[in-house]
Amino acid sequence: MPDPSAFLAGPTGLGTSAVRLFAELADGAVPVHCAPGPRVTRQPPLTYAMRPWADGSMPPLYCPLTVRVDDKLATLVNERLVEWAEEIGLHEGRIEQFRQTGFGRLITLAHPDVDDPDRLLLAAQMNAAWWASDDYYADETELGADPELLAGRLALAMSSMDAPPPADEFTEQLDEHLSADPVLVSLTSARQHVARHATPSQIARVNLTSCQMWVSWNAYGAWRQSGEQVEAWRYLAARQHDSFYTSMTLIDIAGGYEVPANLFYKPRVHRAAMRAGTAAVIVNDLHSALKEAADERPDCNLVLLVAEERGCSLREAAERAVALHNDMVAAFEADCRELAALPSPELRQFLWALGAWLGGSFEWHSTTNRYSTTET
Ligand SMILES: CC(C)=CCC/C(C)=C(\C)COP(=O)(O)OP(=O)(O)O
Repeated sequence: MPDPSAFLAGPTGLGTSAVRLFAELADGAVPVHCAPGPRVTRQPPLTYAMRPWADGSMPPLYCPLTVRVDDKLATLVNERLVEWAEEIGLHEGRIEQFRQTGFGRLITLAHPDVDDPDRLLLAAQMNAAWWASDDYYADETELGADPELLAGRLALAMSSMDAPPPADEFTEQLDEHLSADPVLVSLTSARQHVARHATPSQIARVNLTSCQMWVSWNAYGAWRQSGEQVEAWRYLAARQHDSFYTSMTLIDIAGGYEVPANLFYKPRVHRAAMRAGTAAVIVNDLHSALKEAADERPDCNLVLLVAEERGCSLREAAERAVALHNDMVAAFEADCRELAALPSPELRQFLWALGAWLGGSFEWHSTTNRYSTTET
């Protein structure tokens, strides 16, 4: 088959659009918008360990050690992230707090196989945009989050990720709305950056996972509104679709390679990635429990729900969450051993990077001021 990219530089005239379409549809062809960068590298094996957290008095979390702590690179990525937020008007009036949160640091810790600041930035922007939709729409009452408005806002968030086809004057109105809300602008802008480095199937994966995550947020919103007591199992089922798995869909995109869709969605691979995402988000619930309890309309949180349901102390509930986390990570580790037999260097790299993500996220949650109840 001729190299499709040879056609794409310039020919015009009859038949050109067919050639372009063919090039885009050709099986296995590298999409023209996908920046080159095969980055499947050999990585040293991860070390799993019992890691102390918080003040050290809780049972430790079983987790890979953090692979890379590079404060210089983290500061660079974080500063670029803050510049981007300022440009698009995200977090107006709270930009210093956003800088201190250090999402750029999280991403630098969580993607230790990526050195290129621009690729780290695409993940930092996408995560910061997801988090902005979480804070302003779902969680933080004082930032305007309102369960009554949540579903309508998230429907537009979907349009900012996956623009619907033009529909005359209705699209003009949609676009006006999308460009007037900094949260939606951040989603659109971050998604565009991701798209510059991703294949169509990777982009579809990011969109799909965002929507799955938002379905869970709608459930939390409905529960908040009705005031019903939610069982921990029901919350956990929703949380497993609203986990750092979403963030992990960016691993190969940022890394400059692709786990092919039929491998990414192979049930055993999917289960391993979901386990990693859930384990990481349980760590989030452990760190954020006290802060979330302080909101005038507390958000769902595994520790708080277990304590309420079982009538036990927060400490006992946290111990249950730690045990669940540790079982998940051990199961994920076993998944990785089993899946290592599949003959795909991309998959091996991805599985390694999922574990590395856990180690980086552990480090960030232990050091960011986002979950401190005294944060200003
Ligand atoms: C926002 C984002 C990166 C999505 C994936 C993980 C996720 C859903 C969260 C971390 C949001 O959960 P939560 O609202 O509990 O997060 P905070 O505790 O507010 O950071």
